[in-house]
Amino acid sequence: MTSHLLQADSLSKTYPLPGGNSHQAAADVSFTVPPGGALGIVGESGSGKTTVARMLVGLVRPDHGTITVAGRAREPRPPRGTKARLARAREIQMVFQDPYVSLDPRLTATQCLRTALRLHGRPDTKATELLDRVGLGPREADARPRDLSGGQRQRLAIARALAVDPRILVLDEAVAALDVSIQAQILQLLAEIRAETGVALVFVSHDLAVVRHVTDEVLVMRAGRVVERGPTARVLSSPEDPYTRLLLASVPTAEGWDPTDAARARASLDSA
Ligand SMILES: Nc1ncnc2c1ncn2[C@@H]1O[C@H](COP(=O)(O)OP(=O)(O)OP(=O)(O)O)[C@@H](O)[C@H]1O
Repeated sequence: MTSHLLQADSLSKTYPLPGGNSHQAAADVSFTVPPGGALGIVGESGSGKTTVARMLVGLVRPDHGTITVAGRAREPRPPRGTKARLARAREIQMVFQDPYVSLDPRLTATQCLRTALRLHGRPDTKATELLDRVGLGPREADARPRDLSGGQRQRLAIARALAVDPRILVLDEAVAALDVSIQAQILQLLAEIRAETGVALVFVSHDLAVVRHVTDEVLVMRAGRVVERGPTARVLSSPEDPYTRLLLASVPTAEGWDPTDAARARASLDSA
């Protein structure tokens, strides 16, 4: 018996590049998430976070490695039958940085949720409950994505993902495009949803402040590899890897920030 809900084992992905070259975006990435747990995946732009997130949901096919949900291996490709596809969708749902990617521009918020609910055989009357759950009111219920603010659109994208009643939500830079005050509201919302529904979160972000608030464990990636992992509070307060220390030093704090220092530290790490 396994106590893990999600298990990623040795995920690797190399992209072909023009001219016969290639780029290894993820190398031997392994981690586990317990039921209802929250894992952060952090690293700078290009470290491979999005590639890992996309492998989890099946948008990128790993070259090697396996993904297991509740003890069942996930096939790299979506299965053929509708029933099996829907069951797979209920394992993992993804929320993207730009909700325009996942929201149908023609549907109002209510129509969008009803469509997802019906597809998964759930009563479409749950749409109102879901809108309420993510803090959207009657005005937003009848609005289309273009008529919503960025924060409201992200709330709708979260409700759309929850309509499927997934075991795991993968959020890829889901608050990166939002103002800081709106970010805080969405992070609070996600913490509440996790506590209420027991959905597990995989939170991909370049922003250490963001993962500090919503995750229990964190994984630090650099150039496709995991360089550090552990409880979020420990990793952020006493980082062991020089790269994690650099990431933390690069974040402006209340005490101030010296860009020259941060740039120097980065240069010395890159040449190490
Ligand atoms: N389809 C692709 N073809 C070729 N190279 C790719 C492809 N997708 C990503 N890469 C490269 O793989 C590396 C990792 O990209 P990835 O998007 O996973 O990183 P990331 O940490 O999520 O960065 P960002 O936050 O900028 O998206 C980068 O160097 C990127 O240029």
